[in-house]
Amino acid sequence: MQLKDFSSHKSVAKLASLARTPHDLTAVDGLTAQRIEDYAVSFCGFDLLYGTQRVTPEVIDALQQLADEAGLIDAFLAMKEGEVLNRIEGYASENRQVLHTASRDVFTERPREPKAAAKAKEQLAKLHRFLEGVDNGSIANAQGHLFTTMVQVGIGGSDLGPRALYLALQRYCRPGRSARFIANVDPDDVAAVLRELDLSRCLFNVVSKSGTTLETLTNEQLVREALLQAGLNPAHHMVAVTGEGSPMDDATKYLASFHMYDYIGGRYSATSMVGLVTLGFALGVEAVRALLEGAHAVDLAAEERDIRKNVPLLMALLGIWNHNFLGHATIAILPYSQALARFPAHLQQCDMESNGKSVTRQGNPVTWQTGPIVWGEPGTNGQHAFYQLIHQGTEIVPAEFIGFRHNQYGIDLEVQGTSSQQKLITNMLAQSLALAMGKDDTNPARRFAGNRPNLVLIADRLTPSTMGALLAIYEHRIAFQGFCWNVNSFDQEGVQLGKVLATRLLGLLTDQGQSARDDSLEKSLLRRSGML
Ligand SMILES: O=P(O)(O)OC[C@H]1O[C@H](O)[C@H](O)[C@@H](O)[C@@H]1O
Repeated sequence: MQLKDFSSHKSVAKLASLARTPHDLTAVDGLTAQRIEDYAVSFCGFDLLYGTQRVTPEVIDALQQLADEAGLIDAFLAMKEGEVLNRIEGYASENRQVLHTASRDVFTERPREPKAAAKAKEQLAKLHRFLEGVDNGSIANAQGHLFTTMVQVGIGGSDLGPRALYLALQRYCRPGRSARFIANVDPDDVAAVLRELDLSRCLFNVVSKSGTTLETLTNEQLVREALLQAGLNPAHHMVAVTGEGSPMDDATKYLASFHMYDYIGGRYSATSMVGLVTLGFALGVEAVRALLEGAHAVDLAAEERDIRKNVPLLMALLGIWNHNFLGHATIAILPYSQALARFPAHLQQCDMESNGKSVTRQGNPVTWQTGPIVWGEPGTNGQHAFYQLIHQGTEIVPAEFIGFRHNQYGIDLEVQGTSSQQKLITNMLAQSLALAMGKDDTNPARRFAGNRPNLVLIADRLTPSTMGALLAIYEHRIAFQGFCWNVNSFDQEGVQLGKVLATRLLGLLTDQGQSARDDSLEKSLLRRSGML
């Protein structure tokens, strides 16, 4: 699979010329009822409304041409079939397949990559056996009491996705079950979580793909120590998820060990054992199955070549239109669902670690913009915080609204004639319109320029299967953009340098600075910070 430079596609010149006069959403008839109908698509339980983007049929056609010229669907198919796409040609790189989709390709007789799908099934079967034991009490604490809480210890991809999914689906927890998360090497993160728990009823799930992450290994020791101090045997309270053959892959230290594989990137690992062990414990195996089914349905539907019918592909190209052609540097993910509170944080890693790159797959410097800055918080809270800048600031922030027609708990009340859910979703739709249309006013401080591109993704209810679909929509949006920019979206070299320097500084603390000259940069910094 040879991907070409973004700037080499004919459609790029066409789009650049179209971008000189983008659709004016503030004009008379700039945003009409017909436009809402015309720019809408239903996909795997979601409706995408994108009439509030600055596009015309001509722009969409040119974006389609870009998708075709850049071979985005072929690259996606090659990814799912196991081509080694995590590489930089001619340079040392991870040289791995990219097969997070195999972790949910477990429902058909003919998976796209049979070996990886078979391993996924093997791990799922192991998880089912383990959870059966936890349910029937054959796996219990020393007193024979059932476990009630699973604490996931991990960071980055071993925390953000699983935590976001757990919070999204907490409403479906099995009675008497819950999960907690410890990520930061800040000792207060561990202390604050542990002080709330009855350790004798807890299982600790230590998750690290590499098995070498400083934060996670340190926190594992803190947890072991806490268990010992409580008179408990760590080996009876700890499970592990790690890469096959990693330094953590030692079954004797854990009650159970699960594997993930080098072809699943940390930030794409939520539907592997990295996410499923804790989710399975808290929500049960049926919910896990529904989550995987939701994601798998999107994996299949995202093979569609027509961008008007393929939501992740369309979102990828609308993002490219806003970022590369209209020049908007960031995007805001704004879920109108409190359960999705940590979903923007997960997407932040998924997107920024994937597409925050400056060299092509051939190792050449890029001459076009790559990944945008991604951020966001749930609405309506955000409306009372940072929306001022989104409406009237000098930085235009394309917004992505995510909402659900029904709430999760079924508890709601009509106040002043409308339910809270109605208030929530009408606020979301109103924001979408306000950003697009703006408002003129004789008072300049009360003028809204409008033309702030945004889209709305709406589904019936946030369930395990909807969550799986939403996760996969974003994962593929990110991968399609990476293919289009011709970057390797699956490595993360950019996080190494800081780790190396931290190790050097820690070395100076342990030897009291003996290994460095007194006037060394590192020693001065430590001294001036009061650490040495
Ligand atoms: O799962 P682990 O190997 O412990 O890695 C945890 C995280 O650490 C790294 O710094 C990477 O940037 C992330 O992509 C990864 O998810």
